[in-house]
Amino acid sequence: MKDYLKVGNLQVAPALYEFINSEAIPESGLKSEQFWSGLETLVNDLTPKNKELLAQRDEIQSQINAWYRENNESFDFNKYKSFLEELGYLEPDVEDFKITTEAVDDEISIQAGPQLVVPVNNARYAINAANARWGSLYDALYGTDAINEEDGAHRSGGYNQVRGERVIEFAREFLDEAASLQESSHKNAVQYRIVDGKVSVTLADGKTTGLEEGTKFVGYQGEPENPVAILLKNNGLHFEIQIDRSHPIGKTDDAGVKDILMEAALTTIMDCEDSVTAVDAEDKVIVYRNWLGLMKGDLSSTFVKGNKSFTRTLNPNRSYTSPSGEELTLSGRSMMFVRNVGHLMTNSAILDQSGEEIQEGILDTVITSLLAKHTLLGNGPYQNSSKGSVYIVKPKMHGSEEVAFANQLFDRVEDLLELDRNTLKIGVMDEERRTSLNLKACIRQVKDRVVFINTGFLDRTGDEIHTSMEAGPMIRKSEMKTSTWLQGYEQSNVNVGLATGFQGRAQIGKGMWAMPDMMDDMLKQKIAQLHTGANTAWVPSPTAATLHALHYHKVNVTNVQNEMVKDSKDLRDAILDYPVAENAEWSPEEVQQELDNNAQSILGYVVRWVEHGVGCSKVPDINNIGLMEDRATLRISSQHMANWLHHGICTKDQLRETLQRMAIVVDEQNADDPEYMAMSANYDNSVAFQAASELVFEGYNQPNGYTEPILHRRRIEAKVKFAVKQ
Ligand SMILES: CC(=O)SCCNC(=O)CCNC(=O)[C@H](O)C(C)(C)COP(=O)(O)OP(=O)(O)OC[C@H]1O[C@@H](n2cnc3c(N)ncnc32)[C@H](O)[C@@H]1OP(=O)(O)O
Ligand SMILES: O=CC(=O)O
Ligand SMILES: [Mg+2]
Repeated sequence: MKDYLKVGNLQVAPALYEFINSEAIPESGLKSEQFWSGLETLVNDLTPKNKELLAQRDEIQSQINAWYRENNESFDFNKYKSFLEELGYLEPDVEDFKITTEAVDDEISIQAGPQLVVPVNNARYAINAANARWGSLYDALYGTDAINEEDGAHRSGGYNQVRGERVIEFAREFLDEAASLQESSHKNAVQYRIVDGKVSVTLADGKTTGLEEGTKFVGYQGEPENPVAILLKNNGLHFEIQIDRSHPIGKTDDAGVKDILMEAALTTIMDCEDSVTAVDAEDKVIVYRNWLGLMKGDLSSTFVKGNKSFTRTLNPNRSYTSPSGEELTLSGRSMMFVRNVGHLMTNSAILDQSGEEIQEGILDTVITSLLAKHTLLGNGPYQNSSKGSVYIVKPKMHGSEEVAFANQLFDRVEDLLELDRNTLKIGVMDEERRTSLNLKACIRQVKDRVVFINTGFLDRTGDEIHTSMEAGPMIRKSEMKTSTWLQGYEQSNVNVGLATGFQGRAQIGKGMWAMPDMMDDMLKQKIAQLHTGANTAWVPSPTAATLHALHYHKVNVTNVQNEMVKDSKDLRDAILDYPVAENAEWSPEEVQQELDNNAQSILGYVVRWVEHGVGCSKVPDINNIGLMEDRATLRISSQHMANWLHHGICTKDQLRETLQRMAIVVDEQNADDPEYMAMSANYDNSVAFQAASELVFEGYNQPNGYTEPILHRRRIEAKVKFAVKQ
C-alpha cells in the first residue's frame, strides 16, 4: 500500500499532489485549497453516476447474451430490434436539431486536413507531432514506399539521385494539380518571382506565365525578385514552394526548388488513452506534465539519435508577406486536442472519501483542463486556441446517457476551474455500438460544445464482436472492413454529422491508417475517406500526415459534403447486421492462420505494454507487415480469439499451443533489445505471456471486451515483480 497524503477527505499520491501544487496550480488563477476541496466535492457528486452507468453496461450485455442464447435458432430481425428498443439499447428517435458550438478554431471548423495521434507520455514524439503542422514533401516521398524502388530508385545507402528525381517529378505533378499554371507545367519552371503581387514563373523556353487561379497565392518569404518561399493555398490547405539555389537539392533544380513544405497535421490528438500506459500516479504525472508543457509551450526533449544529441522544442509561427505587402502569420504548430480516458477505469493516484480509487475519466478531465487553462491565460510563448477553447476527446462512451454524463462532468470542471460555460469542447469518439446506433441522441447531449465525431472503427470492431459474442462465430478479422455493419456505421456517422449541422462548426472524422510503413497503399486508399464526406482522418505519424495532406488537395471535402447533405438515410438496420459467419466452415489451415495472426499481434503488443510501459507499438503481423497496435487493436484480436474459442472453432489446447509458438516468434523479433525478457524462457513466469493468455481465455468476461483491466493489473504486477522502469 502506497503512502498517501490526506487532502480533505481525499487521499492523494504524493507524486500527483506535488505536481499539482508546484507545477499545475501556480499561475492558474486558482488556490490550492480551493482546487482540492472543489475536486473532492466533484468526485463525491459524480462518482455514483459513473458507477451506475458502468453497471448498466454490464446489465445490458448480460441481457443481450441471454437473448441471443434463446433466439439464435429462430432469429427474427424485427424481434431483435424490439428487444433492443425495450432494453433501452436502441434509444427513441430525437427531433431534428443543429449543433450550436461557438468559438471553434478554423483548423477544426473550416479547414479539412489530416489529424495526427500521438502518445502524449512520449515527449519526443509529442513535440514532433505538434510540429507536424508542416512537413517536408520531399522527405516523406524519398523516405517511404510512396515512391517505388524500381529501376534504380532504391532507398538504401546515401543520396540516390535517381530516386531524388522521381521525388521531384512527383512534387511537380502535385504543383500542377494544386496550383496549375496558365500555360505549361511547373516541370518547366526555371525561376519563381513575385511581380506586382502575383506569382510570375519563367519557363525553360524563356516565356513567363502565372498561376491559373491567382488567388491561390497567399504569401512569400524573401525578396519579391528572389523569394525563398512561395505560399500557396488550395482547398483551404497551405503549401510552400521553398527555393534555395545553394541547397544540395535546390542547386540541382532548374528553378532552385529545394522542397515543398506541406501544411499537414492541422490537428493533433495528444493521447492519454489507448496509446499510453498509465497505471498509477507516477505514470499519470508523466502524461500530465507533457500536456502542461505543450499547453505552456515550453516542453522540450533531449535525445540521442545516431551519435548526435538533439533537443526538440515547439516550432514558432511562420511569417510571410502577403501579396498586398502586409504581414501574414500562420501557426507553426498543430491545433492540439487531448484525448482523456473513458468512463471505465479507476486509478490509484487518488482515493476518494470511501478509500476507493478515483474514476480515471473524472481525474483526466479535471487535470487536463486545469493544465490547459495555462494556454487560455497566455502563460507561455504560444497559445493553442486563438478562440479560447480547450479541445478534449472523449472515447468509448456507450449511448446518450453516458454522453450526458460527460457533459455534466465538463460543466462541473468549468465551474471548478472558473472557466466560461462551454470553454471545454468535446470530440465524441463514435466507437461503441450503442453510440453508433444512437449517435443523434448522443450529439444532442453535447450540442453546445461538440467539435467532432470520429469513427474509431478499431474499438468499434472490438465492441461489435463482444456485443454479439453469443450470436455465433465471427467472420475473420480481415473481412470486417467490407462487412455490412461497418459500412453502415461509417456512412451513418457522416450522415448524422451533416444532418446535425457539423459543416462549418465541427469535424466529421475517420479512423486510423494502421500500417505506418505502407505509404503507397495509404496514398491509394485513404483518399476514400474524403469521398465519403470526412473532413479529417487519423494518421499514425508526421510522415503519413504530410502524404495524407495530398488527398485534401485532390478532393474538396466541402463540395462532397454539400452533395451528401441532400440525402442522408437512416442506416441503423445495416449497423445492426452483426458479423457472424454465415458459413463457419474454415479449413484447419485457415483457422490456424487466423489464430497465429491474432496471437502474434497480441503478444507483440502486450509484452511491450506490460513489461516496458509502451502503449503503442509497431508489431509485425504474420505477413511481416508492421502494424500499429494499440489497446483498440488488442481488443479486436483478443475478442476474436475469445469468440472462436467460445464457439468451438478452436480448442483451449490449440490456443495455448498457438500462444506459446507465437511467443517464440515475438521473442525472436525482440532479440536485439537488451532489456527484453523472453516469454518463452518460462511461460509461467512471464507476466506478459500470462497477461496475453488472460486476455484471450478471460476475454468473454471482460467488460465490453476491454483490455484495460487486465493490462493495468498485469503492468502493476510487472512493476513490482521485476522492478521494471517507471
Ligand atoms: C485506435 C486508436 O486509438 S489509434 C490512436 C493511437 N495510435 C497512435 O497514437 C499512433 C501513434 N504512432 C506511434 O506511436 C508510432 O508511429 C508507432 C508506434 C506506430 C511506430 O513508431 P516507431 O516504430 O517508433 O516509428 P518509426 O521508427 O517509423 O519512426 C520514428 C520517428 O517518427 C516519429 N513519429 C512516429 N510516430 C509519431 C507520431 N505519432 N507523432 C510524432 N512523431 C512520430 C518519431 O518522433 C520518430 O522520429 P524522431 O526520431 O525524429 O523522434
Ligand atoms: O480510437 C480509435 C479506434 O479506432 O478505436
Ligand atoms: Mg478507440
